[in-house]
Amino acid sequence: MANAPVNVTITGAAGNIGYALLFRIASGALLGPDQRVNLRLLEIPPAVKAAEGTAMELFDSAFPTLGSIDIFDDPKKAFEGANIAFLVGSMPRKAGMERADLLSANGGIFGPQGEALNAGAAEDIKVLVVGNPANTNALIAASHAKDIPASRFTAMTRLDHNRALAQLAAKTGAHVSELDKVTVWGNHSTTQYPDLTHATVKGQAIPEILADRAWVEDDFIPTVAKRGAAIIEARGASSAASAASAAIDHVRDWCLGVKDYSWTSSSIMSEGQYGVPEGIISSFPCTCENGEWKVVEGLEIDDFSRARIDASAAELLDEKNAVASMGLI
Ligand SMILES: NC(=O)C1=CN([C@@H]2O[C@H](COP(=O)(O)OP(=O)(O)OC[C@H]3O[C@@H](n4cnc5c(N)ncnc54)[C@H](O)[C@@H]3O)[C@@H](O)[C@H]2O)C=CC1
Ligand SMILES: O=C([O-])CC(=O)C(=O)O
Repeated sequence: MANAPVNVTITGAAGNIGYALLFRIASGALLGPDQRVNLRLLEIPPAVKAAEGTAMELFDSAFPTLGSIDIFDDPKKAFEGANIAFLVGSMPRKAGMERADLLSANGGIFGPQGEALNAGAAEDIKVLVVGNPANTNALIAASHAKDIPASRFTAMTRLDHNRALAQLAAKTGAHVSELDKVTVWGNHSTTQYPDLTHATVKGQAIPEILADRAWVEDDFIPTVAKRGAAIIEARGASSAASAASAAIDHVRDWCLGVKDYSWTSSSIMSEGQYGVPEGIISSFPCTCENGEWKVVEGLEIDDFSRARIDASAAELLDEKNAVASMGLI
């Protein structure tokens, strides 16, 4: 293999998403069959033993694309030399937990991880935050990494994007590969706005589907936005394999470029595009070239979309103000 190995750090490596994610990264699904990866697993001390078990299985898989596997309980060491970081480990909301408690617990995780990235990551570091509340956790991490451009901190709305594609495919009978120009705007939460306004099926616009407002507003949008809860209800555990798959899609497009579709959805630092306030990490329609996300410009935003985009941006601003008032950013 001609290229130097790429160092990939995964936090929460012993968790459910970690278990699905690590094997796909190691097998070449992230960067292709000609790129070796070194895995750097970060866990909290009580979960290090479980991470060691996963590492034994990775070792036993004898992947041609896997270089080394190292396990850490110290973020400073785990992020040393990292080219790519998947921040999966977090404190998800538990029954009875107030939002302020959730944000504060995650501030204690993502602030120090941002500092550790700042201290030791490679110059080309790319960070994807998966752990919820993903957008605001990404904002916290970015604000603690003053020397890393904010554009290197992203949050995952690719699972929402994929869920939207799957719903549209089911509705139209087309294959997901025949769909294009679907967007998820806003927060990875129930305020997200999966937007079909510009969508195409086999290259054609879908006016008859958009005219079916009952389906779009009462079926499609809530089904996509509440899919996480539906999976938890059905499985008794949150989406793990689909989340891992979406994380691979996000970072692969970031590293190798958006190629097979016009755009995808990625949560990136807003610079005020489409009236989304600057300084929040919000989902946009994005292309990616040479390792830089770029918001697709010039899309028409109708009144319905405007209201939905504004509502999700308002929620992100509320979250930002909450963590700012706690001194977390
Ligand atoms: N953005 C998205 O689309 C999605 C996000 N999620 C979120 O991803 C997160 C992880 O989900 P699962 O893997 O199912 O959870 P999990 O509970 O199975 O695993 C989380 C792991 O993170 C570890 N961890 C906790 N604090 C840590 C820290 N400070 N440093 C390193 N590791 C730490 C835990 O020990 C545990 O092994 C959750 O917050 C979940 O809500 C899940 C699905 C989709
Ligand atoms: O809802 C959850 O807790 C997990 C999640 O983020 C998703 O599946 O979208």
